[in-house]
Amino acid sequence: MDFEDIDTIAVLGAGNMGHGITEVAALAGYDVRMRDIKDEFVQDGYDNIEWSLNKLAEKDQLSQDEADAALDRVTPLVDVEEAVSDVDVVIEAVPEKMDIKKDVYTEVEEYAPEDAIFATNTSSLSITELSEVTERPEQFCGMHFFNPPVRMQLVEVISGAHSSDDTLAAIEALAEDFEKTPVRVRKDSPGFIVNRILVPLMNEAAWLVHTDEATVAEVDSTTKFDMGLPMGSFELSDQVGNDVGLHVLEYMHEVLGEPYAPCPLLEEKVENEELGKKSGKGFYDYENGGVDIPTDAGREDIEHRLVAVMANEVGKLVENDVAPVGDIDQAVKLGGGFPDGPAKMADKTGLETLVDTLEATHEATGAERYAVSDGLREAAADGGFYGSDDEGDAEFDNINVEYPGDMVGHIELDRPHRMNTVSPELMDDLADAVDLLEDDDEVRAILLTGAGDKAFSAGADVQSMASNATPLSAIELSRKGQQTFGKLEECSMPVVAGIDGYALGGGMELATCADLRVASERSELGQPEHNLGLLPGWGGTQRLARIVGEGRAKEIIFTAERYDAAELAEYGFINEVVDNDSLHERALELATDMAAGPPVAQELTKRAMLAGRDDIDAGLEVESQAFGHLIGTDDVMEGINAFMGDGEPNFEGK
Ligand SMILES: C/C=C/C(=O)SCCNC(=O)CCNC(=O)[C@H](O)C(C)(C)COP(=O)(O)OP(=O)(O)OC[C@H]1O[C@@H](n2cnc3c(N)ncnc32)[C@H](O)[C@@H]1OP(=O)(O)O
Repeated sequence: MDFEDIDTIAVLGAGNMGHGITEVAALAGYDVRMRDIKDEFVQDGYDNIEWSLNKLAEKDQLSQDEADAALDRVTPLVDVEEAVSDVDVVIEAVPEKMDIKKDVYTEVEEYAPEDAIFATNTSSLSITELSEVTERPEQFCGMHFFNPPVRMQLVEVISGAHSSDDTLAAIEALAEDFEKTPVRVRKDSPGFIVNRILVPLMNEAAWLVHTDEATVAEVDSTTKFDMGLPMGSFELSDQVGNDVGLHVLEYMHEVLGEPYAPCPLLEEKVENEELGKKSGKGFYDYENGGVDIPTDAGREDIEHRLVAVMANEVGKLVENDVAPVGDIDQAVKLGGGFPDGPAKMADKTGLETLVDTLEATHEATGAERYAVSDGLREAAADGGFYGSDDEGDAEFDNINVEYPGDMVGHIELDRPHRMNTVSPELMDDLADAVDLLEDDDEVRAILLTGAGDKAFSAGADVQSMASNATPLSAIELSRKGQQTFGKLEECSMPVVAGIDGYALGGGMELATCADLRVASERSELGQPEHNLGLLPGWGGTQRLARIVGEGRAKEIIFTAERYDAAELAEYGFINEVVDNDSLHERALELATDMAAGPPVAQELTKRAMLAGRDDIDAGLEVESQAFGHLIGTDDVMEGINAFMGDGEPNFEGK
């Protein structure tokens, strides 16, 4: 079965994952048969899909007509034969029990067309073992969605021992058509990629507490506020369900051996039915205060231990050819919401430090889980999972710098999983990128956009901002933002901001420093800092008023409202509003137009306008000096000649 031939899909199971996958497939335009064993289960799943589609419509993420059409494509069924008899792909999402899944495949095999592909949504079970129940093991693979499928971008596409390349390619293409990001897991290895990193992380957190080396508060403060992960390790464990984590760990222990021995603390939690959020109590008591993580209890030794354990797993995945480093990082960023992948985090800490940490702990405890993997040792010898940094090419972790042609340097904020929020590290990258583009003679305009279609930027990363915040560090952070964004405002060439989605708080302050702003219709902008008890601290109290006037700036800041792009176009903040699909094309076109302009005149115009902000006489003086300077340049001759000859000028900046 080729991807092009896939029209109809059966999803088996209407629970959380099943109905979520059904919704995703229906939204992508497929006819979906959703099947469960009882009418009430299928009806519940169907009701949940209807609720979710209506919510998306309410939030303007699709029209009501599109929501209704997607629901119309879903057929709820109980009869297996009816569900699978003429479908192209069967995605099975029944409970995570080998026996149940095997029974389902035995039944489905009887009725499904011979060329249909079977894809199992499992987070831990062996794809190979399941595929062998069927008569089509080569047409069988894993397709692991994350919860909730509608919101989570990642799909792990897992090769069983018998999966054919064609099957894997078709399921990857299908995942892309679902507007998801597939990551190939080349081998059927317990936990695949994301759980192979997250579950040992949660286990190690438990060991740290079990052996009295740290408290829950210290571990979670380190994880959330020092490492910048979306949740503390114990918070995550409670969220996933301590029983679910333990179950995966037991399977890893059984297949992969001693290093994955579950920590007794986790076992105790499960024995006491303290399963986490779902049971009201886990490592935190959800009926009595819930998660409460101090921002300042983190410790470097805990961070080293946790990063070392994850790096060791990365080493094992690489050495066993389960996935390459880049894919591991991408999967964990998308599936776990990590700001950086585990390999990148490990490189940042330094692999030598991590190897030392593991060796010292191994020696002190004798525990197998600290034995350094060959993959980690090799990467350490190479200077990092991504090699050593000495090769000279500029590489950024939080942004992309591209050259789309015609003398435009494109900076893309690249933290789409976190709404392109601005962290101090992103600011460092941004400052370096502006310097890089300023030094490049081939670049004459900068285009600034955000990755994905949700946000240009949702502002400061509130989570990392809260970490260890003191008045002095907050002052520093504010200055850093003012100065970094100021680099764009002051840089010698025109800057165009292409805004698609949210531009809030620091995101709007960043856009304020561009020279031109073009936004898609769906964009929403605002300065919500007053809602957080803050003020716009990255230049917002000063720069916004220069563009929209003090009255409007006060309105935007004091109301803390979100404004749509058209309204801010009326305020003079947005230069042009375009339809959603044209944003990137139009923003690049504008940047390209700017890049074709006269560079010296553009630079001096920016300088004169900046100089005149506080002192009109100073501005006028810069203007007249600039005018005098320009009159003798080749570009002026070129401009005048082109005007006289009715041609287009070719400015060279001379
Ligand atoms: C000096 C500068 C100061 C500042 O800039 S202060 C910050 C100003 N910005 C804000 O206050 C915006 C806060 N965010 C929001 O209001 C909403 O979000 C949005 C309107 C942007 C989007 O809403 P929705 O579509 O319902 O998505 P979602 O579930 O709220 O967000 C998706 C994920 O993105 C994370 N996120 C969004 N904004 C921030 C942020 N500013 N800092 C850190 N994380 C953020 C969320 O938490 C969540 O994450 P998960 O999926 O893990 O739950």
